[in-house]
Amino acid sequence: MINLTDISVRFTQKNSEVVAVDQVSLQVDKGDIYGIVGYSGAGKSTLVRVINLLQKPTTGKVIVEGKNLVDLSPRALREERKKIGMIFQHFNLMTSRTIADNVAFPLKGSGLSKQEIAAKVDHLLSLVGILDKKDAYPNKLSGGQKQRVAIARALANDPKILLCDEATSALDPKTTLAILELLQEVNQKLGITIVIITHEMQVVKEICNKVAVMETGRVIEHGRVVDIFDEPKAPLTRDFIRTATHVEQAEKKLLRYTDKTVYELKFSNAAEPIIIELYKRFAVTADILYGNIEFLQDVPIGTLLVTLEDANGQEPSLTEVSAYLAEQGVRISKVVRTENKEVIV
Ligand SMILES: Nc1ncnc2c1ncn2[C@@H]1O[C@H](COP(=O)(O)OP(=O)(O)OP(=O)(O)O)[C@@H](O)[C@H]1O
Repeated sequence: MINLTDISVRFTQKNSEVVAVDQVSLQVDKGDIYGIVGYSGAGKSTLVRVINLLQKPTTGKVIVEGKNLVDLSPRALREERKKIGMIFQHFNLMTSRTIADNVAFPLKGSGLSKQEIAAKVDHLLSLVGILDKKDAYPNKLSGGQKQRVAIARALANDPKILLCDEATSALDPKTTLAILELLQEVNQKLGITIVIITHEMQVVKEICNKVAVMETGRVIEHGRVVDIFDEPKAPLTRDFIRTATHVEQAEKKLLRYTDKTVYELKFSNAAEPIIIELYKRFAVTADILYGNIEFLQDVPIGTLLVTLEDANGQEPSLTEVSAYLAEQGVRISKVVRTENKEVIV
């Protein structure tokens, strides 16, 4: 559906050049909710703006539904852009117009009659759950309500793709969840493909099925959210995930309260009751200090923080234990008293 190939965006300033996006290739399939996550300055906004050519890439192809947008005439590009809606962090509503007029705005010149436009606006406002505010002005609305209006406006031209540029960053956690739920509904009920850029892995965890992690203009890791959460490869991805799953805070606190070695066990769909098996097979007792299970697209991804003891109350030898755990699809790593973790092989 969206194929970005070798996209680079360079900004030339007086004496320097900024490479905002550096040779990124990305494929978004129809029906995806694709998250692009990265810290500030990673190049996310620039990349997402390339998808509708708000930002022209310095090099690379932007293929949307088979057409390379870079090659289109301005008129043809205008037509293609109608298939791509966009919402922003600060909503970008017109303050001097009512909610209904904001949503009707993209329908100007659509060929629809006044009555048809009014009916469509009502339908869209009811879809996003805010029809009762149609005659209000934006300054009377909360952040969440404004984002609902922005979503209705972005859907006015019946787009096939919705781009979300930090759409929940200005909202509190509860409102964020409500807006993410609405986006999921838009994806499922209307079949709209969604690309979300965010600096919060929490957002990705809630609704995305795929994710790309960006750092200094590059995509350093991408794939299915379940796979990336289960086995992140890049240190930055691990950082993002540990923050999103609260494991990091738990580790920091636990290490203050125990002198023993703390191990992290990570698993998805572990088949056997591993704690009991560790005892039965190796006489190793696992004391569970913390446990967490996340459901990602209905797949459970679990993390346990444990201390381990052998029959003599000593640190057990881990050779056989880790081999057995690996057979069960459980990865064990030692939580060391630095920022990083040491992986036991
Ligand atoms: N129009 C521009 N001119 C010059 N440099 C730019 C321009 N737009 C972005 N940049 C630079 O490109 C880099 C990537 O910026 P971008 O806004 O895409 O990152 P981001 O990941 O979206 O971060 P944020 O969430 O803070 O917006 C930054 O170093 C930024 O300063």
